[in-house]
Amino acid sequence: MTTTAPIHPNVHVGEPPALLLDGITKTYRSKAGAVDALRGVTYHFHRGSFTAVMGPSGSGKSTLLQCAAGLDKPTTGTVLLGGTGLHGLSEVALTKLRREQMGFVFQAYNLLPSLTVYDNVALPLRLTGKRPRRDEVHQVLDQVGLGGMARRRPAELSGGQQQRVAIARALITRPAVFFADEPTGALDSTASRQILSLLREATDRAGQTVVMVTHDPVAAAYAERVLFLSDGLVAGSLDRGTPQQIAAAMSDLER
Ligand SMILES: Nc1ncnc2c1ncn2[C@@H]1O[C@H](COP(=O)(O)OP(=O)(O)OP(=O)(O)O)[C@@H](O)[C@H]1O
Repeated sequence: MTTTAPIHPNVHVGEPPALLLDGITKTYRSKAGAVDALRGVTYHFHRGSFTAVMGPSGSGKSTLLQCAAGLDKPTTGTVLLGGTGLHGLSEVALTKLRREQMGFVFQAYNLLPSLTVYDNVALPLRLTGKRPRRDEVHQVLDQVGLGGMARRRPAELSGGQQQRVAIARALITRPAVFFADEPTGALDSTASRQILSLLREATDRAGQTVVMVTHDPVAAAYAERVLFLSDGLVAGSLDRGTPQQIAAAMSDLER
């Protein structure tokens, strides 16, 4: 595999990372035994970066995302979001941090079916106790190309449009970090391109940080760096790879 300059740890002097994973391990224990899903991952995600996380099935990608987003607790190690350690936070403080600083875009769009598009997008602000301004909600809907659809319900939209609502909902709080898990997994190539371009814009225009798990080399090529996981460890990275180069690196890993 083509790897870039040292990635352990990829420290940029003078600029604190948006998200720092320090020595993360995760062991799942069940009656069937213990599974070491992450075996010591240290990585800095810089502000304004777009990183794709790839690796064979079972290599720990979703576990990494869940731990980084505070949706699951690592067994050992530390996650810092903008300098705040997630481990020391109460559930209430963690929920607040998640609502204010993180955006989530998953394969299942997780929209509320009974709410209109407008109300789905406004919801995160309401949950943080803010009263959403109409122009603010319409501005993010315009940004994702859904200006005319505010009054529809999710079931009246295509899959790609629903995912754009999910992105608008994640954009409205202007989160520091977006976590995306297979955000284009259920979409055709045109809809996928729109979603990936929106994530790309979030980093390029607003300096937001995107961490995206994907199996798709074409999707991964929208990121400036692909981080490869193998068997719970960082196996390497590839900067500004083409889909072909990324696919070749994946095949090397799967050998
Ligand atoms: N809740 C759980 N309990 C037990 N084992 C788990 C649990 N969740 C994940 N695992 C195991 O941890 C390992 C990593 O899983 P994870 O879902 O993070 O991998 P992944 O790289 O995202 O896989 P995929 O590409 O197939 O989605 C796998 O061996 C998986 O079986």
